[in-house]
Amino acid sequence: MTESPNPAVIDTDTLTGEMHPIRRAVIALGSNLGERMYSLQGAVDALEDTPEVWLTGVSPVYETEPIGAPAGSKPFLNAVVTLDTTLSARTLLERAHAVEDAYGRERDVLNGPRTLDVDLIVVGDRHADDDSLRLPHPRAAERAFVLAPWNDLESDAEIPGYGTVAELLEKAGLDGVVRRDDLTLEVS
Ligand SMILES: Nc1ncnc2c1ncn2[C@@H]1O[C@H](COP(=O)(O)OP(=O)(O)OP(=O)(O)O)[C@@H](O)[C@H]1O
Ligand SMILES: Nc1nc2c(c(=O)[nH]1)N=C(CO)CN2
Repeated sequence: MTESPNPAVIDTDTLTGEMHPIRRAVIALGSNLGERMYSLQGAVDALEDTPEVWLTGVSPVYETEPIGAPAGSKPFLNAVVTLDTTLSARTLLERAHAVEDAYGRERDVLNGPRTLDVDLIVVGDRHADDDSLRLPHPRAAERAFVLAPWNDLESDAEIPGYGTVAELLEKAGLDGVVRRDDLTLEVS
């Protein structure tokens, strides 16, 4: 899924006349502090309201044991969103950070409890390798809390250089990851 469905497809910005390719992107959401569903739903709504972003899928919600987090951290709720966008990966990252900030995200402790985490997993076939932007997300391929919800949306999707979501999930296993069918993220 990481390639544009049709690389020739372009979107024309009618105001400026500029043309940008449409790319498919995958974003992972997480929360383990405060009203977790409120924050996840807020992120979905904010992404849906973002110009030049068109949501194509919102996964089921998973409750997951914290990985690599400080002792005593509470369980996360995690979900994945797929979208088409004409935004650049950097603009999408800025938007992700703005949405985190709007939901009170603090960044004081490494992997510390967070009201909202919005991570870019893949953006088309864009490859990036600096501290401020790494694509594909370098830890996604081993994270069941990303792979399980993504697999529900598109099991044949691929993380370039790592493998298909289904294969990677098989390797990662489902320990500590439970689907919460009583919780649903709404898309309008
Ligand atoms: N693909 C990406 N998605 C989100 N942030 C990224 C990405 N690549 C690099 N970053 C950078 O990582 C920094 C830390 O982001 P953040 O605090 O969300 O990390 P984290 O979610 O705690 O940890 P992890 O990156 O392991 O998921 C940010 O400054 C951001 O610019
Ligand atoms: N279960 C779970 N563990 C995590 C998560 C997360 O979203 N879910 N995010 C992290 C840093 O992004 C670190 N550990």
